[in-house]
Amino acid sequence: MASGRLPAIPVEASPLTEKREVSMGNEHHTSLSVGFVGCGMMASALMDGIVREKVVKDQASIVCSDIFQPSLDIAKNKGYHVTTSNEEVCNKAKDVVLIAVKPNVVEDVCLEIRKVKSNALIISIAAGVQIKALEKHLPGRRVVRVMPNTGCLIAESASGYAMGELCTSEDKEIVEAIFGAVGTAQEIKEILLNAVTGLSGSGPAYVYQFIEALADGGVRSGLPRDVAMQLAAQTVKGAAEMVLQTGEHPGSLKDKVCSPGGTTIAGVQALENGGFRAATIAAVTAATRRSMQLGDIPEQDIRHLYNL
Ligand SMILES: NC(=O)C1=CN([C@@H]2O[C@H](COP(=O)(O)OP(=O)(O)OC[C@H]3O[C@@H](n4cnc5c(N)ncnc54)[C@H](OP(=O)(O)O)[C@@H]3O)[C@@H](O)[C@H]2O)C=CC1
Ligand SMILES: O=C(O)[C@@H]1CCC=N1
Repeated sequence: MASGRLPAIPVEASPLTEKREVSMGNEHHTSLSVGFVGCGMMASALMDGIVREKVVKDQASIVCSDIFQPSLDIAKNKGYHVTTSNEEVCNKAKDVVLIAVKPNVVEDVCLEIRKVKSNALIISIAAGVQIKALEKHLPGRRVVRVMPNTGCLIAESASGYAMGELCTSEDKEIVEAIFGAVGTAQEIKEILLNAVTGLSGSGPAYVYQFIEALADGGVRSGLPRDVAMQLAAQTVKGAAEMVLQTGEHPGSLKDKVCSPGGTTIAGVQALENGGFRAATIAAVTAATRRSMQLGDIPEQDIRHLYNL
């Protein structure tokens, strides 16, 4: 990149994009046949999410594969079709095959499933793995790269996606139907999906750490653990809703909590002394860089993007 700076976020990628109300009366989408290669943490959250949100008719519309039998047993008990064969997933899933294995396994999976003649859209949620790599290993196939988060289980995910070269407008509708139903979904330049990964893909973990630390602070100050945990989680939920619903800058919302000479500003000062904001920025940056490394972006290019 000539400027040596990260590209600006495209206008269509407003961070305040509302969760889309996807019309599930749409016959096409309610009858989607979807397959998952890899049935771990993220796949099971997505599968349960799209069934709950009626993106597919029912569990029987989903087939999934894994090499880890306990994951398949859990999926089978929920009513999903399960198999140990990734090829079978591609034979059965007529509309979408979602690759949900770890990034270092994606290439092997692609080489396996490319043997199957199919017209299904391929969606990869693997961190870092670039569209050009997917297209190279799956020649002639329509591929999409998406970065969701575990919030899809409760229809509160935040996803970014980038469409591959051969995708059609109908493919985009399918991506929006799936990921828009389980949260927000916005198209974004592919290079920025690494930043999406560092922020919202990995972000739930940072927020859980913060909630745990808030609760620890409450316990240190005498609250019972269960009370402290409920107060901490509800406080984070309420503050997030305030940002989303008012559109007000978080700094301004923070100012409204701080009475002059009061309790909050004393706490804010303690957080500043602990490097809270710098540590949070560093967390997102570290995870973004890691996503780039997983996608084989050369270290010198990463350093260039960060102007280092
Ligand atoms: N967890 C998250 O919050 C998010 C994850 N992602 C992405 O989703 C992908 C999956 O992550 P996650 O669900 O956490 O990982 P998991 O390890 O929970 O799930 C991956 C599953 O795939 C199995 N697997 C390994 N090799 C194969 C294979 N050849 N064929 C079929 N299945 C195989 C794994 O088995 P085994 O464990 O035995 O190897 C495992 O059960 C990753 O690429 C990650 O970057 C994206 C957004 C958020
Ligand atoms: O930790 C990871 O690599 C994955 C990608 C985003 C969230 N979890």
